Amino acid sequence: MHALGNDYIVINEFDGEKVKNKEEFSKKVCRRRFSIGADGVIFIQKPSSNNYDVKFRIFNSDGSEAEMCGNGIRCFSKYVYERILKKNPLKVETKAGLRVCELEVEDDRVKKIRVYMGKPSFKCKDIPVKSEKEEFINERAELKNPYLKEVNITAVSVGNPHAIIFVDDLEKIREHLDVIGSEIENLPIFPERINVHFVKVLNDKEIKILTWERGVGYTMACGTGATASAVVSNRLGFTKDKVLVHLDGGDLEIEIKDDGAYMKGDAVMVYDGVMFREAYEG
Ligand SMILES: N[C@H](CCC[C@H](N)C(=O)O)C(=O)O
Repeated sequence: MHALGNDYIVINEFDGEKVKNKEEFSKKVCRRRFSIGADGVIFIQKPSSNNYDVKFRIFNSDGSEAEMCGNGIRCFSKYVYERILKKNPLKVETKAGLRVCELEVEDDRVKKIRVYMGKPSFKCKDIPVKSEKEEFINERAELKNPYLKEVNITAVSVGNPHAIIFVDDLEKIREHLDVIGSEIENLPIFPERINVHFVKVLNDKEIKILTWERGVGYTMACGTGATASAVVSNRLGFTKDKVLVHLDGGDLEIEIKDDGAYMKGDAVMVYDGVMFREAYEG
């Protein structure tokens, strides 16, 4: 499945057998050309308590497990509603806590999903960022790569960690995104690494972002990243509380309210019924 070109392999463990080594499995099946290929793997599981309807786990293509995934949870919700559990809204258990997915359904097909993305945190201890400061807002970071010597970073958590960097020219960054993104992702001040987003403010209601994801690299879209970018743009006064985020793969609507952030977008079932056994044991 994919959401704005951020593609995931979805495994139904809710009523299917469990994959034993999820880290190894994810690395193997995400490898483009050598296997099915994807930005990550999503597992649908039974929840740990009846406070939730279903449990969501997400592994990046490098095998690392993330706390949350905005594009992934839209794919997940579409799959769950159409094939497992006709519940709407869906109360989803994630490593980042409860996420609620409101589904727009037409002829029994999920078209759009509005996700409650939780309450963002700017606290260094929550993100995490190794700093004596309480928050990491517009802080200078020196870089060693030959293309970009320093950046101003604002760090925020939306369940998973994000480094937001405002620039005027995204295309200049895109030329060397692999080197620049990877260096920032792995800076020592980010003990759990970090997702990296370069943001161009278009006006007080729209931003455009270029994403380098922790554990993946360049992706065409990042739902938690779009949310994080909109939250930071709003906090710094560049945009209002409703932000249209333009990503390489398409657009996401982010709304910032007192109880937290909301993200709205679609999800697409590309191919179904592929038996993963061969890919894993092959
Ligand atoms: N790479 C992310 C997880 C996937 C997030 C992204 N695909 C989204 O749509 O939010 C991390 O390690 O935190």
